[in-house]
Amino acid sequence: MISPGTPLVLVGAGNMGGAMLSGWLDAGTDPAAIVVIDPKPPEAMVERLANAGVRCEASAPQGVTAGILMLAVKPQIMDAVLPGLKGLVGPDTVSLSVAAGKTISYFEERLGGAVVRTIPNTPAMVGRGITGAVANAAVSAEAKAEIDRLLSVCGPVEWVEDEAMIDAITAVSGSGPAYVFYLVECMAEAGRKCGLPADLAMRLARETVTGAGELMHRSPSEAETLRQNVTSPNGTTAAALSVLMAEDGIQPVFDKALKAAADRSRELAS
Ligand SMILES: NC(=O)C1=CN([C@@H]2O[C@H](COP(=O)(O)OP(=O)(O)OC[C@H]3O[C@@H](n4cnc5c(N)ncnc54)[C@H](OP(=O)(O)O)[C@@H]3O)[C@@H](O)[C@H]2O)C=CC1
Ligand SMILES: O=C(O)[C@@H]1CCC=N1
Repeated sequence: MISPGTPLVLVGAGNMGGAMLSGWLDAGTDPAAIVVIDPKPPEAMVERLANAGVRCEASAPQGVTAGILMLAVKPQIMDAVLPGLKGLVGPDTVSLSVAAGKTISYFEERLGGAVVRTIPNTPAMVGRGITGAVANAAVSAEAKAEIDRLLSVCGPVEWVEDEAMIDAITAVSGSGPAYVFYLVECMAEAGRKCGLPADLAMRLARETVTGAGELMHRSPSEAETLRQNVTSPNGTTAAALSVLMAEDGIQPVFDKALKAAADRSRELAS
């Protein structure tokens, strides 16, 4: 489905599109089967594309029919960008959106045909992302399998039948890395308030979160068991968790935060 004749055309090589593109190039995807459209990609991406020999254009080139047309610009500019891309769409093109909020019917109306709506996350850049995905009926089994292979380079893919779930998936895993990075910031700041130098507190917080993540990645145990393994009866962890797991602890904050993200995803639809 993607080849130098019918390339994967990536529209928007910023944080998310660039992360996935890096994952694909690292995994050995043929650079001749990729075309990037971005009027001003980030500097590091310009260098990456040049080194890999990937064609990069400021706007849609003439005479190219995309095998996959990947839409990775901000949802707020999608209305302005899509009309300029119609020339890239042929009868077998699959539109592959990573944009928060924008629905399958939105793309069907503007580009027609086969549409896959996804929500990836930035750890895709190191092959450790996770993507939620839903396809419309016009996507053939063969095209879906090829897109699954492509997305899987960046980490596991969770296909859903119910498009409405994508808003909640956005709230959990699409935005989720930001919550984890913020957790590191909060732990470092709390460590500083306990008397540590700021740089040492940050190193401790950062290594703790990445180490705990790696342990969870490699271990078959549930998160709950891994948590219990740290928690000695009447010890220091129990003291901290009595605050974090209290009725007014972290759970109600997460309930509220993720609802705000899912609501915002629904708002971005229009
Ligand atoms: N960041 C994330 O963690 C995630 C993002 N997403 C989705 O990915 C999409 C992109 O987000 P993100 O990567 O964060 O945003 P970025 O702003 O980092 O990337 C978008 C890129 O598109 C470029 N661009 C602007 N106008 C055009 C145009 N007309 N044609 C082609 N490219 C253009 C931007 O350039 P310039 O900067 O000059 O405007 C930028 O390089 C969004 O729809 C978002 O909802 C989904 C999941 C996770
Ligand atoms: O913040 C956003 O809207 C995008 C979608 C998920 C992560 N970043």
